[in-house]
Amino acid sequence: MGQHSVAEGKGTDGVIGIDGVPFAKGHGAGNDFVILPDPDGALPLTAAQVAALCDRRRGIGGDGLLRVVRSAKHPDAVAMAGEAEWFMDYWNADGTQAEMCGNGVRVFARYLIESGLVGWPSGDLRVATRSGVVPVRDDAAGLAAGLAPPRLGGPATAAVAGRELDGVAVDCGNPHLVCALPDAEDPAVLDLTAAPTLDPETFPTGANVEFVAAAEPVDGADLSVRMRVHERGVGETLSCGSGACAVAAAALADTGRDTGVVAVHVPGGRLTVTVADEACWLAGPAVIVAAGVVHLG
Ligand SMILES: N[C@@H](CCC[C@H](N)C(=O)O)C(=O)O
Repeated sequence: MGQHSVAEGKGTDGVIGIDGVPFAKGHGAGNDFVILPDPDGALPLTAAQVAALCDRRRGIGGDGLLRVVRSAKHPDAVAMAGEAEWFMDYWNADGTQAEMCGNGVRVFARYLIESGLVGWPSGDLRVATRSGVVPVRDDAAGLAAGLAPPRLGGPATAAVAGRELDGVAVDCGNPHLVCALPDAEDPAVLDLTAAPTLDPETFPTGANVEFVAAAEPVDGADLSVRMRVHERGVGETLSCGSGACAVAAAALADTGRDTGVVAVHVPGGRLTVTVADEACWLAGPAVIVAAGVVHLG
């Protein structure tokens, strides 16, 4: 299946048919996910089912869905997973798939541990994703995932609520546009009810858009910023892990640095991003809050 594609079988008639399937629910700094354990990859999951499960009124509700599949049992993972026994099959709330979800990986790892599917290995726990294998470890700042270092691209703009904002494209496995707000502008006042309009040539599959302003200094961090995000395939979310990594890399670059520690304040809490040469470590809360059985007939 291609990245960020609508899965085949998207229903138009409301026929969802997912019943008797166990689920859990978790979040990472307010970025929330429906978790579907499917070790053998036996669930013929469709985009319509994902959208129904993520529906906040008629379903369980979530910004996205994490299907927990053995790497050996998923065609997107079998050839690339290496030592990673488990594959995070990530879906956005609208039923599209994405390459990476930083908070998702952290919540996925929490689920693997709490459900007993794995014990903490002596080194890092490795999770396969569509954007490669991600190490996860317990860190002083929370559960930390080592994403690939963000790659800064060129300038681009976003049209938001009648304004055009300048930004920089950043690749974190998935596409981002980081827009630094003009001096002293509070991200809280932005109207993010409609999706930002982007240049389709720069972002042929869309992008997650972050809006950033400076924040009060935080002990132990080189920089401290506030961010709001409009996620591709979701809408505004309380937090976006890969977005925080994109923002951290762009903020460090603005001060002439390639590496450093950035505290990223999001509406759902705080994430700590450590950009190093070999990885971008994203740390913060990751919790499982519920478990049950799906009855969506
Ligand atoms: N919330 C995520 C990002 C999820 C994927 C994104 N919406 C996309 O389509 O790329 C994160 O924590 O990184």
